[in-house]
Amino acid sequence: MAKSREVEKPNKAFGWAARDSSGVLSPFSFSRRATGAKDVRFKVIYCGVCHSDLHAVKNDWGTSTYPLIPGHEIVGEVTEVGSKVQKFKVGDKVGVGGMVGACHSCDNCANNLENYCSKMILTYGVKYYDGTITYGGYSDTMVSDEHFVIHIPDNLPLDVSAPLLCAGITVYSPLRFYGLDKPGMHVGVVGLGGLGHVAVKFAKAMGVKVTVISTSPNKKKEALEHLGADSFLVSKDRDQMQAAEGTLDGIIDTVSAQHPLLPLIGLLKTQGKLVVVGAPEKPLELPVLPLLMGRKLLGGSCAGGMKETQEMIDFAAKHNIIADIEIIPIDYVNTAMERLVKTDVRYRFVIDIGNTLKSSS
Ligand SMILES: NC(=O)c1ccc[n+]([C@@H]2O[C@H](COP(=O)([O-])OP(=O)(O)OC[C@H]3O[C@@H](n4cnc5c(N)ncnc54)[C@H](O)[C@@H]3O)[C@@H](O)[C@H]2O)c1
Ligand SMILES: [Zn+2]
Ligand SMILES: [Zn+2]
Repeated sequence: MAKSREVEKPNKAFGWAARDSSGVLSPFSFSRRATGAKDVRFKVIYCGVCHSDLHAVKNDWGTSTYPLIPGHEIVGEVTEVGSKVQKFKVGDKVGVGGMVGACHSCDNCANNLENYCSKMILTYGVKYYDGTITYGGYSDTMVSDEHFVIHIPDNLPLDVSAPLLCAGITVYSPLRFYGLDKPGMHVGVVGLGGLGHVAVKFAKAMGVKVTVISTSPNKKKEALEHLGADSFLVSKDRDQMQAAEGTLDGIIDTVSAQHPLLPLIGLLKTQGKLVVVGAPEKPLELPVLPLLMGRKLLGGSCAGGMKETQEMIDFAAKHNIIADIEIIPIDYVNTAMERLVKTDVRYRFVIDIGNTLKSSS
C-alpha cells in the first residue's frame, strides 16, 4: 500500500513560465502528475518555439492564464510508462504537439479529429481532467496519455523534427484535406516563417508546384535555392501580383498578423481555395464579391488529429523533411520571443532543453 501511495505522488518539475501578459519568461518550479496507467513520461530534450507560444504568453487571444509554461513542439526520450501503455517503452524517442486530451467519444474523436473535439485539452494553459493546469514543453519532463504521444522515426533527428509536431501538422493537414496535394497542382504559401517554410517542403514532397508569397524579397534566394520553391512573389509588388492573378489552385496562409486577403483571393484560379492557418489576434477583412465571382473557397484548419500527425511524421521521415532551426539555450528564450515579433528567425527557434534547462533547486 505504502508503495502505491508513493507512486501516485506528483513529481517535481521545472520549467520557464510567463507570469503575466508582458510575456517575459522566468524559471518556475511546479509538479507533474505521477505516471498513470495509460501515461507516458518523458525527459524533454528539445522544444520548438511556435508563434502561438508568443500569442499565448502575451495573451493576444484573451484566453491565457498565468503562470503559463508554453511549448507544444516537444520531443524527448521515454523514461517511464504506465501499466496499460501499449505503444511505447522506456528509451523510445517521442513527441507531443498541441493537445494532450479529448473526449474519445464524440463524432470528431470517432473520426480521428481529436483536434476538433469540443473537449480537447491543450498542451498548456488549460484544466486537465484531474483539475490541474496543463504545462507545456519549456520544461524538463512531460507526462501525457499515450494517445497523444507520437513516435519519432529513427532517421529523424530530434531537434529538427520538434517543429513538425505543430508547424508540420498544421500545414500538412490542410494540404491533404483541401486536396491541395495532387502532383502538378500549383499552391501558394504566404508567410515564410516556421509554418510557411515546412509548408513549402511538404507541398514539394507531394509533387506540388509552390510559389512563396512574401512581403519583401529578402527570402527569395533561400526560398528558391534552399527550400525548393518554384517561384517567389513579393506581395507588395503590384505588377508581380497582377501578373500572377488566377494561377493558383490553393493557398496556405500562415501570416501571424492582420493582412489583406483580397490580393490573395485574386491569385486563385476559379474554384481555388484560400486556407488560413495563421491566427492573428484581430479579425481579417473578407471581401465577399471576389469569392463569389470565382466560386472560390475560404477555409481554416487547426493542427491535425493524432492519426494524421503520426502519418505526417512518417511522411517527413520518408521524404527527409526537417525544419530549418536555430538552436537556443533556455536563457535566450526571451530574446528569441522578441526576435519572433520582428520576424527575425530562419525558420524556427528550438530550445535545447536537455542541455540548458537546469533546476536551480
Ligand atoms: N492553425 C493552427 O493550428 C496553428 C498552428 C500553429 C501556429 N498557428 C499560427 O500561425 C501563425 C504563424 O505561426 P509561425 O509559428 O509560422 O510564425 P512565424 O512568426 O514563424 O511566421 C509568421 C510569418 O508571417 C509573416 N508576417 C508577419 N506579419 C505579417 C504581415 N503583417 N503581413 C505579411 N506577412 C506577415 C512573417 O514574416 C513570417 O514569415 C501564428 O499566428 C500562429 O499562432 C496556427
Ligand atoms: Zn504551434
Ligand atoms: Zn471528442
